[in-house]
Formats: sequence, C-alpha cells, structure tokens
Amino acid sequence: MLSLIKKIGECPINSIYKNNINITQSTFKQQVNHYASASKEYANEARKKELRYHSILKPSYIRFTSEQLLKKKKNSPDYKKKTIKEYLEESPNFIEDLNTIRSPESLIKGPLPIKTPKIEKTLKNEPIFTDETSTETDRYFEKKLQKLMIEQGKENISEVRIPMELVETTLGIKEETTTKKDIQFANMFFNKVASLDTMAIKSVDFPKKTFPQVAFLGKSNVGKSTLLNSILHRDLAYVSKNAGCTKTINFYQLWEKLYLVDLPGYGFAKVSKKKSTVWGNAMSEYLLTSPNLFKVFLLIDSRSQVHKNDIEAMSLLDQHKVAFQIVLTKIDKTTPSMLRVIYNTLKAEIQKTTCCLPTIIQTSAVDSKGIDDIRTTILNVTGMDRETFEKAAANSPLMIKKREKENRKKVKNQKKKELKNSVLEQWKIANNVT
Ligand SMILES: Nc1nc2c(ncn2[C@@H]2O[C@H](COP(=O)(O)OP(=O)(O)OP(=O)(O)O)[C@@H](O)[C@H]2O)c(=O)[nH]1
Ligand SMILES: [Mg+2]
Repeated sequence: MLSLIKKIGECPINSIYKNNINITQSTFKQQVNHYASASKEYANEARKKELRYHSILKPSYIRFTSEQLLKKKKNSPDYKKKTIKEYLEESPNFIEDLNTIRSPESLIKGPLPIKTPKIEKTLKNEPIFTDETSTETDRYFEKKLQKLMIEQGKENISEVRIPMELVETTLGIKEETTTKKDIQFANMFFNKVASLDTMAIKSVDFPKKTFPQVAFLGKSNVGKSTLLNSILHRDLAYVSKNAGCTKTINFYQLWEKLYLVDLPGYGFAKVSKKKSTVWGNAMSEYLLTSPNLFKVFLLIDSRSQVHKNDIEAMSLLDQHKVAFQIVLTKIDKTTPSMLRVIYNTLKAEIQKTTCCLPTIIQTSAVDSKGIDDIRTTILNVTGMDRETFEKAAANSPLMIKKREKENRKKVKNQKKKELKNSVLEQWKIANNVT
C-alpha cells in the first residue's frame, strides 16, 4: 500500500506517453466498450432531459462549414471586410456540433499531431482574414485558428475543429449568463451533504459509477483541498500547511449525481528532484483517459510564478483534449501588481492552448471570492438541471420536516389568536363593552 502511494508523483514525464500507449494498447477492447457504453449512457440521459447534446459530452467542438471565410479574399471585387463575429452571426449554419472529440477512437489514437511544418509555413506568410485595422479580438481568434490548423494538420479552415466555448466566450456570442438564480441554485446544490466515496491509488480503484466528474489539479499546497471544502461548504478534505497532504485520488460524491475529485499535488520535491516531475501513472490515466471527466480546474498559486510543471500539465491536458480552466488561488495573500504579472503570463500561456478556456477564475478560500463562479461553472459544464434538483430538494426528508414544523407553528399561532379573540369577546360581554 505504502509503496503504491509513494508511486504517485514518481512517473517521469516522458514515460507518461509510453505508459499511456501501453495502457490503451493492452486494454484496447475493454476500453472501447467502456467508453462507448459510458458515452451512450450520457447521450441517452441527455436526450431524455432534453439537454443539448454537446453540453453533456464535452468538450464541445465546432467546425467551420462555410467557405465564406476563404472565398472572400481581400483582392476579390466583392470583398467587404467583416468581423468574425459578423460572419458567425449572419450564418447560423456556420457551426456544427461534432459531439465529442474525446471519442473512444480518438483516445486510442492518442493525442493529435502537434506540428505540421508545411502548414505552419503557409500560415506564417498570410493572415487568414485579418489586417492591421482588425480588432484585437479578431486577431486573437485568428491566431487561435491558425494554431488549431497546425495542430490538427488541416490546410483548409473548413475542416478545423474549434472548441465551442472558445468561440462563444472569445467573440462574446455567449453573454455572461450567471444570474442570481444560478447562484441560488448553486448554493442549494452544494448545500447537500457530500461524502467521500472512493480513495484511489490505482486505476482499478476508480469508481464504477458513471457520474460526471470535475477534478482539481495543481502543485502541492496550492489550495486544491481547501477550494473543494469551500465549494462544498464543509471541511471534508484534509488540508495542511505542509505540501503533499493529499496522497490519493479522492472522489467526493454529491446528490449521487456528481463527483468532485481532489487530486494529489504535483511538484512535491521534498524527497528528491527525480520524484518531482508532474504526476504518476494513476493520475495520468485518470486525467488523460477518463471518459467521465468533464472538466479539470488547474489551480495556480497567485503569489508564485507559473512553474514549469504547470506548463507541462497544461500542454498534456491540451494534447489529450481535456477541457480545463485556470484558477488562481490565495488572492487574499497577493498584491495587485503580482496578480497582474501572473495573470498576463497565464493569458500568454493560454493562447498557446486550444482546450483551455480563456477566462481565469480568481479565488480566495479565506473570503470566499470566486467560489460562486466555480460552482456555477461546474453545474453548467456537467449539465445539472435546476428544476430536477429543486424538486428533489423540496421533497427531501429535511425539507418535508421543515415544512411540517412550519405548518404546526402556523396552526398553533392560529389557535392562540382564536383563543385570545374569544377571551376578549367574553370579557367584552361580561363587562358590557361594545
Ligand atoms: N490565505 C489563504 N490560504 C489558503 C487558501 N487556500 C488554501 N490556503 C492554505 O494553503 C495551505 C494548503 O492548502 P491545501 O488545500 O492543503 O493545498 P493542496 O493543494 O490540497 O495541497 P496537497 O494536498 O499537498 O497537494 C493550507 O494551509 C491552507 O489553509 C486561500 O485562498 N487563502
Ligand atoms: Mg490536498
């Protein structure tokens, strides 16, 4: 047991690929069946709930199907410069859901090719549809597109797969939708008593239930367990001021519908330098191949610099098409100037990725900053349906008891009032008062 626990954190980065390839090759058939049945189950469930297909199977990707972008070259006579946003808004059929890129087949094939020098060279010479007058957003979006073309080895823009959330947030198509009601729902949802379901040190220990999962990843001592406790309103996960506190992959279940996963920290270099590289076998298998993992929150301490292990983690998640988002922790302990530096560094790193959401969430467990954002993000990404849970909460034994108590109190007050009135009436009659 101890030796297995020690293994977490020992796997050098270059052997992760090897291990992964070995895992997928040796258990090829099992995994295909597993992934296929898991995906099917979610798809059916999603349809039943009339949820959008892509909100359940993540990460959602879109594909440019229109040739407009390419045809409208600057030198053609009918060329009229438009912003990307205008193009997207004018052509509703412009985007197409690809359901999921983390299909069983794509997992088995491994990460997409990283560099295709020919395409890279072509793209360098010519911007696709921006010029010096274009807005910053359009240029940013174009850069992302070019990166995607290189990564996916596509010379034609119409074949590129683009993360849906990237388009929506970058171009402002999706408005900020977090309303008071969302926050109320999140509070109600996370008020439910959560419990530790599984502590895993090997992949065989991973829970068999196919609930959607979101995981918290980051360097040791960055505040993963603390953040999880803040989200769940209670001190469930062990927290320590010493690094290396969480040593197993801990699955906390909520409502029998969702897992929040607290991961051991990486970069815990107390033992030796050798052991400090990224994460171990179980961790890499969980993070890079788990079909039920909907999102990874990558936590970075706002007081420190972005560590090389963080960059490695970002690129590994990106290559394996795991949707992830950066969370800055402990902002109560940093200064605005330090925050600005790390924020800008991270923004630049995010530009290099395709599966990292552009928004960086800033949190502090001390004054509960950013916790609502994380809660609503979790609920959105895992497709938790407000009505179902509100009904369930209203019919929970606790709420039924509460309602009964309130009713009893009401009846008691009513009786008291009636008694008081009748006594008053009697007194009035007795004393001849009108
Ligand atoms: N001031 C402040 N301290 C925090 C915050 N979040 C976490 N901490 C402190 O940071 C220390 C480490 O927190 P943990 O939650 O154990 O960190 P972890 O990332 O789970 O660490 P490992 O389990 O070792 O990977 C604890 O002393 C926490 O009290 C925060 O937002 N503000
Ligand atoms: Mg921890």
